[in-house]
Amino acid sequence: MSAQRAAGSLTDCREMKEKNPWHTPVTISITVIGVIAIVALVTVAVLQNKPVPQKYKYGIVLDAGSSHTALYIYKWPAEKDNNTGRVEQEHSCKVKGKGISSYAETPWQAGESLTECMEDAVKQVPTKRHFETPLYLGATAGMRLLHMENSVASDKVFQAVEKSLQKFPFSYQGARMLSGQEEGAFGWVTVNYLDDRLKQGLETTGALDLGGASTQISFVPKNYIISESPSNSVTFRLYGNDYNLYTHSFLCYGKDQVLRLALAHQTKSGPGEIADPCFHPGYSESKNYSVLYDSPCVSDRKPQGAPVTFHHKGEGNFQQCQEVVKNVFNFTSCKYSRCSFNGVFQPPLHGQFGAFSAYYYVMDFLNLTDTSVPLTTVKDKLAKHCATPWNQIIQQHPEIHVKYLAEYCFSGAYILTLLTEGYNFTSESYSSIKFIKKIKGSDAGWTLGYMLNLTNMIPAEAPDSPPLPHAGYVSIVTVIALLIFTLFIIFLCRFRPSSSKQPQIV
Ligand SMILES: Nc1nc2c(ncn2[C@@H]2O[C@H](COP(=O)(O)OP(=O)(O)OP(=O)(O)O)[C@@H](O)[C@H]2O)c(=O)[nH]1
Ligand SMILES: [Ca+2]
Repeated sequence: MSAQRAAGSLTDCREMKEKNPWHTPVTISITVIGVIAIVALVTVAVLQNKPVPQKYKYGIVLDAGSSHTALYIYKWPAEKDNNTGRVEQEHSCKVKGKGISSYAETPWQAGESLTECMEDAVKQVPTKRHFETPLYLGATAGMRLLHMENSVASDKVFQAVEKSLQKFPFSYQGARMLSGQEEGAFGWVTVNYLDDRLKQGLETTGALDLGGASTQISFVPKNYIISESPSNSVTFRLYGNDYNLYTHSFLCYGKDQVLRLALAHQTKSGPGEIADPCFHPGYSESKNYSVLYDSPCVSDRKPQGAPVTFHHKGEGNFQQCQEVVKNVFNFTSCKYSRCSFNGVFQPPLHGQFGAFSAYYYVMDFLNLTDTSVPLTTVKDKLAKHCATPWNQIIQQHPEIHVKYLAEYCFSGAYILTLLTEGYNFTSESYSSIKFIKKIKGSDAGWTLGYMLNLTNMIPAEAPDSPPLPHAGYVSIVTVIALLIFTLFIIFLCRFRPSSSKQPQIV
């Protein structure tokens, strides 16, 4: 029935055309104008929405850590400062030498040490963006310790660093010391930003950062009020969601300072020699007492009448090493409902955790990043590593720096003790930890979160999304144009303009 009707319409159209040919001047003009209008409409729609070639903005953050300084360059599309998941690490540069706090006696060298990486940054960032690229330096536990020890010296280091950074063509935004709370909270922001958890309002991941001089733990507890210890609470409103974050930074519990604490604990038994279960059998080094105790973390523990040097000798005994490491924690006093260690409040652990910096370096070397492996197996493997003779270890890893190599047994024991005895991870919850270095190409650490915060790149409220994506917009305009075109043809067929009527022959 409908087919018959359709066939009928076609015949009508044909008949009408025969009676009233379409190629009259007026019909041709209207058709041409109609087609041009439709083509113009579609072209404008496509061109209007065509993505312009990407232009980027840049930001630079220097992480002045206790053991070394690293420079990170971030970039994001110029027209979308406010959108999440778009800022990514473009480049990084490891500053040669030690951290800036080690230049307390020669502050100008702290500034000088940054020059090479800064010159590298000048090449990495397009010249026309230099002047608008913000440049920040944040210093962490090394400078906190120096400030405690000698605030004049730490001020001088900052002045030298500032002088050096201002020589470069970027928009210098200042060099300052981060509080432990900021360091923990920005590490948490980085991890969750890179994982796209904040914008999507997903359950967040906790952050575990192990540095040389301090260590941070940050997570959103489940139904737990942090208010019993306000100094551990940080609140954020990000993309329309409220986060009540627990964070704590343990100064002196970075792995280099804990090694000092462990050695200091062992020197009590006999200041001339330390038979250390955390170092490999056959390891033997003469070390300087003044270097060991040259830190506010241990300076009050220096034994009376200690000789200039001590003999540091490895024993390679993981069980005994764990006992030594446990001694650096104080589990006795807690004035809160619950504590991690040293009387510090900690709510029950919750959710997944990302563990980065030295957590990753150490566990990656030991081949222990797979947390689905039971904790008992992890400990067995570590015990085997610790018991391996030092000369064998050196032979097996000629490419690795000897200082790092000698400390993996100790560092592994410290990491496991910190996680299980310190933070109370159990055999089950241990598997919720992921040892990570990078997320989607960007290093895990506080620097990205710090820059996002200072540049206001994470809005408190969810940004308005465009009503239609580009493709949807173009498709709709095209469909409407085709519809208009079809209606126009039907109109031409059925309702021929009167001016196109042929003159009647009488
Ligand atoms: N094995 C190994 N250790 C590393 C490497 N890079 C740094 N470390 C050590 O890992 C520890 C932590 O390093 P970072 O995370 O850079 O510490 P930091 O930022 O200098 O110190 P904080 O100011 O306490 O955060 C230090 O003891 C470093 O010496 C590496 O590539 N391999
Ligand atoms: Ca650090």
